[in-house]
Amino acid sequence: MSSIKTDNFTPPKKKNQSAMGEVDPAFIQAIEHRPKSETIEVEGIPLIDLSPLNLPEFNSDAVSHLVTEIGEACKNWGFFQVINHGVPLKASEKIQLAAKKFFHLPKEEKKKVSRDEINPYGYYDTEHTKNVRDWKEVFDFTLQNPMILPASHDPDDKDLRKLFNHWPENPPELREACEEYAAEVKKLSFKLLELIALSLGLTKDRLNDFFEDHTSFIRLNYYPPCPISDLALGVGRHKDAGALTVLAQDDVGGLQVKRKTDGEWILVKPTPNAFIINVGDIIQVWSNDKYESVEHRVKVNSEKERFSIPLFVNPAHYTLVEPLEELVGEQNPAKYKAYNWGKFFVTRKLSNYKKLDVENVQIYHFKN
Ligand SMILES: O=C(O)CCC(=O)C(=O)O
Ligand SMILES: [Fe+2]
Repeated sequence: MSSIKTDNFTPPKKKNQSAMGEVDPAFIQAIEHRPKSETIEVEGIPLIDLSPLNLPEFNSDAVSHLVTEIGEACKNWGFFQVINHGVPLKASEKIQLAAKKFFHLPKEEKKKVSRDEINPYGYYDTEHTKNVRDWKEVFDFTLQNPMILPASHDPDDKDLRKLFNHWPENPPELREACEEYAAEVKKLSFKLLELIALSLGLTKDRLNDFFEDHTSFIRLNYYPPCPISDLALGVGRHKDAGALTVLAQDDVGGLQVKRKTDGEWILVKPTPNAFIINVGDIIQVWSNDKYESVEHRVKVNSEKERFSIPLFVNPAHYTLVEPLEELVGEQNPAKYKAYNWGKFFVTRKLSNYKKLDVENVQIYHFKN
């Protein structure tokens, strides 16, 4: 299959090919971005035990060891997994079950809660990453409901818009499962932001103010079995634009991280009940490139469906993202100009939905 070129690819016409029907050539990755059939499986991504946070008495040695581990992982990998994180297993199981029920519904039913150009929250099956369609379906919901975002990507338009979640009628338990899970995983994300702040030599609460009116959202990802799993990706290579991502994955596996030392794609082996954490572009800018946001992608499976649930932890829309003043100086001048998170986010969201008249915004556009 790997000899098929992008430009002359003819979709195979086997019956019952996939839940997505006929294979659209829009799914085909350029040769250099196709997944290899074998991926390197190493115990690479650090596994960090958060239990020192749950001790009845504060143990400063244990916590400083944890802070060092987190700092090393952010610097060397941009990714790590956490266990003993405090998110109840019940909350994770409940949302996973409800998500599965939702995605197994007929398309017409799911489309009742479709996202649109104005409100990017709800169901969606045609997201493109770098102009290639992802082999996935998603359902997005915000933690703050309503969420306040700029009304448009136009820098001169100062209007704001209130966005509400689109909850489906089916399965009826989805909303509660999502809200309960969101409350738990949010607590974990704030603990992680504090540990990351400490690891950068900042005060524990240094980042908290940015998140008072946060624009975080949770995505339910569904990757159906894929008949062209050597040609397509569940999510094409990308970096997460927000501050931090807290991801739950099932036991199928497929997430690959680009190793910083040699650029190889490394599979993040599923660890039961662990969360995968990665630094996003905003932490890269805040830390003035000390912690880099790392590229990752999702390989799909020809037989098995896969589910994952990322929480994208994002600051308030009015946040001006720039290197933190404590982390710049004469020896280490700011590598980025300030940018407005709300405008950045809205531009990205819209460009995932339709082709825009502006280039897809990236943090390197703000490099000094
Ligand atoms: O499904 C996954 O493992 C990761 C998904 C992802 O990277 C994303 O949605 O940004
Ligand atoms: Fe991602």
